Amino acid sequence: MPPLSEKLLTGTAKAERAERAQEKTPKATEAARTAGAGPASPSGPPSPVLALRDVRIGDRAGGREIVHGVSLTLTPGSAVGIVGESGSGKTLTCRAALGILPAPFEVTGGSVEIDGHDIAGLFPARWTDLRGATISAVFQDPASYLNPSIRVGAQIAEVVRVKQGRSRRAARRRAVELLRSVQLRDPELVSSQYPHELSGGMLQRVLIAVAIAAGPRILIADEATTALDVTVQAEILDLLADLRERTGLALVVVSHDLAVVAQLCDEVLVMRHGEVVEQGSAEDVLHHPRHEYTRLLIAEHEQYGLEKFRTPEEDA
Ligand SMILES: Nc1ncnc2c1ncn2[C@@H]1O[C@H](COP(=O)(O)OP(=O)(O)OP(=O)(O)O)[C@@H](O)[C@H]1O
Repeated sequence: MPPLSEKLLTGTAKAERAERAQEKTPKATEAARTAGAGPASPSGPPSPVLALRDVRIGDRAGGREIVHGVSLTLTPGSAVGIVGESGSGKTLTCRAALGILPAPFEVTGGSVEIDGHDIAGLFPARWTDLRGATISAVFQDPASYLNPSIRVGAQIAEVVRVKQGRSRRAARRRAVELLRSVQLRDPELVSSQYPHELSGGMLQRVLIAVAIAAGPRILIADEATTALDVTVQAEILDLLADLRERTGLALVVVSHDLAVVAQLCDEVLVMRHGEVVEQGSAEDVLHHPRHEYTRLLIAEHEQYGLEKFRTPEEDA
């Protein structure tokens, strides 16, 4: 089994098994500024940590375009949601941002900029440094990213050691701190446990701990709560919102579930068949959907209580 750090970088586990528009809380803005990611000038808007400009993804083998131009800008502490049905191109878009598109896919147009650097122009070593320290991800099915025969704490410590060059002892201590920061109740105990001893929600917290180990400024959560039951899903979404507020972490939240995206995000992109059919502030998309497909998504959710994410005065 490849080590956890490698699996997270390449996203192989998945392959193996197949805030309001730009308005951040003062706390998040402060955290982002402290992290050196504040506004370019006192009066100007914050510089983006991630910018996708008309990103197109093609299948080299089949000679066809799969993703037909995605643009989004993520500033520190902001959250963008990508919603759409299975196969609409959400994951490929995220993988393009992470620089881990699997063959035969490749970026055929547009650009991905991280911290102002076009990643296409980066040498692999520089890109490896940037990834993890700047952008990180959590996917569905956390158990598949962990080695079942190694204690959780040791696996996190290994990532910390590799990514941050800490001693074994310091890395173990850091692993427990990370488990505490993702609000696991008894981090020392969890650290000494094996993956099979933990619930799905606890495992997803462990993976989030790993993803934030190197202090990234962007976290991509790709269907990170899909496999969890509704209560646990809500707890994980709260955790992501808390990390965003406390640390200025910018989020890309991918889900087929509009309610998940509505809960966390300032801006929403709706994708279908590789195309962005609607894009705007979460409020606008939820209250004034323009595309028929977005209306369908909203209608599907009415029975699941999407209303609670829409403000009553807007509905009046
Ligand atoms: N590794 C792969 N091999 C072959 N085809 C793939 C692979 N990954 C994605 N695709 C194809 O590319 C298209 C976009 O897939 P993508 O995974 O980005 O969709 P998605 O919106 O994330 O769907 P899901 O919610 O099911 O993950 C789909 O037609 C899919 O079948």
